[in-house]
Amino acid sequence: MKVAVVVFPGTNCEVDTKHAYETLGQEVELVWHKEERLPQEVDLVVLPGGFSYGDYLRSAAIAKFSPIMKEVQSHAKKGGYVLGICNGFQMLLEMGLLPGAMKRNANVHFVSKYHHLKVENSTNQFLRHLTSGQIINIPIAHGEGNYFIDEAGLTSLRANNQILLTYCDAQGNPQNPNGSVANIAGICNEAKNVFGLMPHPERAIEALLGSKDGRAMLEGFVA
Ligand SMILES: NC(=O)CC[C@H](N)C(=O)O
Repeated sequence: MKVAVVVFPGTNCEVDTKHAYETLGQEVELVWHKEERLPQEVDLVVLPGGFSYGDYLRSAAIAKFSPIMKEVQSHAKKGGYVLGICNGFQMLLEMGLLPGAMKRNANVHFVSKYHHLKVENSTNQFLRHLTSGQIINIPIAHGEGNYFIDEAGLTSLRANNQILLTYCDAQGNPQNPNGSVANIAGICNEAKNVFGLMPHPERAIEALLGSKDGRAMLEGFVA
C-alpha cells in the first residue's frame, strides 16, 4: 500500500505517522503542501496532526487553501481513502469533506493526555479490526477539539453510522474532555472513505510507549 502524508508549515506529527505506517510495512511518502500532485497510485492520504500555519485565525483555516488540497479533494471524491488526525481532522472539516466544525475546547485549555475511547461503529475500513463497543486508550493533544454539529447534522451522522469514536472512561461511561457534541472524537463521511479523529493513533503503536491501541486503526487500511 502506498501512503502519502501531507506536510504543512507547522505540522509536527508527520514523522510519527510515517514511522507508524512503515512499522506496518507500508511505503510512505511525505508530500509538501505546495505540491500540486499526489504520488501516483496512492492508496491512502493522511493529513497529520500539528499546528498548520500556527493555527492562525483558527486551526486549519489557512491549510485548506494549499495547492495539494485540490488533489486531496478529488482523491476523496473518487472514493480514495483520506485519514485526518487531529489538525488533519480540522482540515477535513474546513474543506467540507466532513460535516460539522471545531471550536476551542470548552475549558479553553490545551488538553494533552491519554484518553479512553469507545468504538461506536466498526463497519468501516478504518475500524474494521476493532469491535463496536470496544474501549481503547489513545493520546489526545489539542486546543480546538470541541466538535460541533447541529441537531439535524447529528441525526444524520447517527442514521448513517458515521460516528466512529466517542470519549469515555475506562469502564465505557461517557466523558467529555473538550465539550464536543455527543462526546464525539471521530467521524467519517457518508461514503465511508474519509475519516477524521482528534486522538492520535500514530502515538499508540507500541506497548512500551503506553498503548498499542492505535495500531489496529492504522492497520484497517492495510490490505
Ligand atoms: N495535535 C494537533 O494536531 C493539534 C491540533 C490543533 N492545532 C489544536 O491545538 O487544536
